[in-house]
Amino acid sequence: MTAVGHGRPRVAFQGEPGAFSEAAVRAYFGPDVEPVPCPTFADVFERLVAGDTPAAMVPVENSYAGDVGEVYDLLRRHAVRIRGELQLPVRHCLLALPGTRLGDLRVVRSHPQALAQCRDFLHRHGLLAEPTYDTAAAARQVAEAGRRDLGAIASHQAAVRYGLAVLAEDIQNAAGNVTRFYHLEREEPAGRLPQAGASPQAGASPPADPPAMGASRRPRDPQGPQTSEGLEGPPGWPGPPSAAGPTSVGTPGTPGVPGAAGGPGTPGSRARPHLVPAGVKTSLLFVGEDRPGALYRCLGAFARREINLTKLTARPEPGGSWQYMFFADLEGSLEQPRVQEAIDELRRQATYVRIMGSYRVWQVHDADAGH
Ligand SMILES: O=C(O)C(=O)C[C@]1(C(=O)O)C=C[C@@H](O)C=C1
Repeated sequence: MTAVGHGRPRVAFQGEPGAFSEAAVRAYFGPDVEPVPCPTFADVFERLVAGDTPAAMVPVENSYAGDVGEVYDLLRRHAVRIRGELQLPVRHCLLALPGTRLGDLRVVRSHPQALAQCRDFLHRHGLLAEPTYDTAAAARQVAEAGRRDLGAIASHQAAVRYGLAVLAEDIQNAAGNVTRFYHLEREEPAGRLPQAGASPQAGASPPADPPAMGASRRPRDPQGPQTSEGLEGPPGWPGPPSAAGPTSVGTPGTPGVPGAAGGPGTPGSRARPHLVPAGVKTSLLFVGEDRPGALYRCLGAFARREINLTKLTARPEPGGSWQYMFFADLEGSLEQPRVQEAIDELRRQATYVRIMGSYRVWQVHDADAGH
């Protein structure tokens, strides 16, 4: 594994160069990392867990289209930790071969999330949506196919990269279209982390494969408080930005470093977007008992302590049992006693609890960043 050392640290993302996920990597980590394109989310997680890349950046939720369900399923199945969150404004463009008019188009390809985010535009213009695994791949396919009836929804950067014309800009349904990305790292095996005491949580490894839901049991991975180390990323890592502002841990970054969205030296590259801190969150997943009021009692642990939940979502257990695993994000850190107490209480109510990490949240305040 090359976390930091020879060469630039590698960060896995799903998609091809020019994807929004790549823009997220560059916005968050700055220019001193190597974004590693992966065809599927499963590949991203496998590379991360295998130690092939020390970090990954994955989208989890869009403010309009909602959850990226597959990522939640992969989070639940892999021994990874959330080390940070980036909220990236996503601005979609309609791309086509130069010389094409909007009226020439019949079919538009893009990532399913992007198609969902631009649903109204597609409907208004009678365009047929065709899902592709990535926005940048859709742009590349349009360039390669040479068809005038085919368009793509992708970023401005993808248009530049593949020599396409921008027929329409900002075609997403909602003006404030933001996607949340998680910075992930591998959950280190117990022996490789600081010992319990200062950081009881650090020694606990989550099960790579959570137990089947609904069974009567206690969590297999109780975890204690997390150190501030857990909020900042590993020493020597050139990102994410520190609490002080849009700089990097270890190697202070500089606002305005070229290459935020297009890569250093590529046409259309822009200054690294300005990141502003937006608090600290803790993410966890849990399974409640299968009886009336179980979820109410689980959430009561947070309500009684005035802890704000910023996200609650459920994923079904595969197999049709209609049991659910809940993913919750809350404001605050495991270092705070009331958060600790709430989680202790949750452990008494739930049949399974896994802490995914306490981490800083960053927002991009440069409107160009996701464009
Ligand atoms: O296709 C891309 O460009 C991606 O990076 C994927 C993805 C996603 O999965 O949500 C990322 C951000 C946007 O919300 C649209 C698509």
